[in-house]
Amino acid sequence: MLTVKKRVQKYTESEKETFKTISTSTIGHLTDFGFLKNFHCTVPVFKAAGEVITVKLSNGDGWPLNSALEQAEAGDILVIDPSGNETHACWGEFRARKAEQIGLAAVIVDGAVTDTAHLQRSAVPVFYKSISARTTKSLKLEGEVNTPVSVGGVVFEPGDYVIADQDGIYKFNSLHYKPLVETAIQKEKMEQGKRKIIYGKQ
Ligand SMILES: O=C([O-])CC(=O)C(=O)O
Ligand SMILES: [Mg+2]
Repeated sequence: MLTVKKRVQKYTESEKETFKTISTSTIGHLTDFGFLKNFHCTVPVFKAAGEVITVKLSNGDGWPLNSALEQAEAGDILVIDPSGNETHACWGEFRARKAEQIGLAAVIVDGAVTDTAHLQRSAVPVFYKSISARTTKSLKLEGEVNTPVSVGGVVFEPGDYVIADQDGIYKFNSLHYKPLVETAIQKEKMEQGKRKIIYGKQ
């Protein structure tokens, strides 16, 4: 059975615009929570941010990804929970091409990817755990789209907001993001001033 839930809005447009400007390493000075552990990225330097859409797979079945990609919108970050499967790659060239057409901001796979030559050139950065030549098949067993998932030690719900760059991946916590975001912005302003005064740079 495939369970598909609707999108959820957790943050205002202006809050999301503010989140986008913050670096993960600024947040890393302020909290240990909300960061994903031990992910590689297909591209070396970049900055991505977006609203989360989730998908949960089982038993090497890539079928629910079709539905997740139908739900996905430009600027989203697709978070894939393959239920511990690191053997069967669920993300490769053709998934990536679809994501490029949609304009996804990034993809996070708590498992394996394949077709890495394409992924390294793709406009959509992918965070992943491992590389495998063995791929998921369209088995039509079961799956979930836009339900809570646990990926990299962090719980993701639809509507969550993620910032990602070459230093890490961070998910804002809707329970107490306001003071954290305010402090982060002040810290970045302060660092900008310091850069200018001491090093004469912007
Ligand atoms: O089909 C898959 O599971 C992954 C893949 O090879 C592709 O997206 O091209
Ligand atoms: Mg392929």
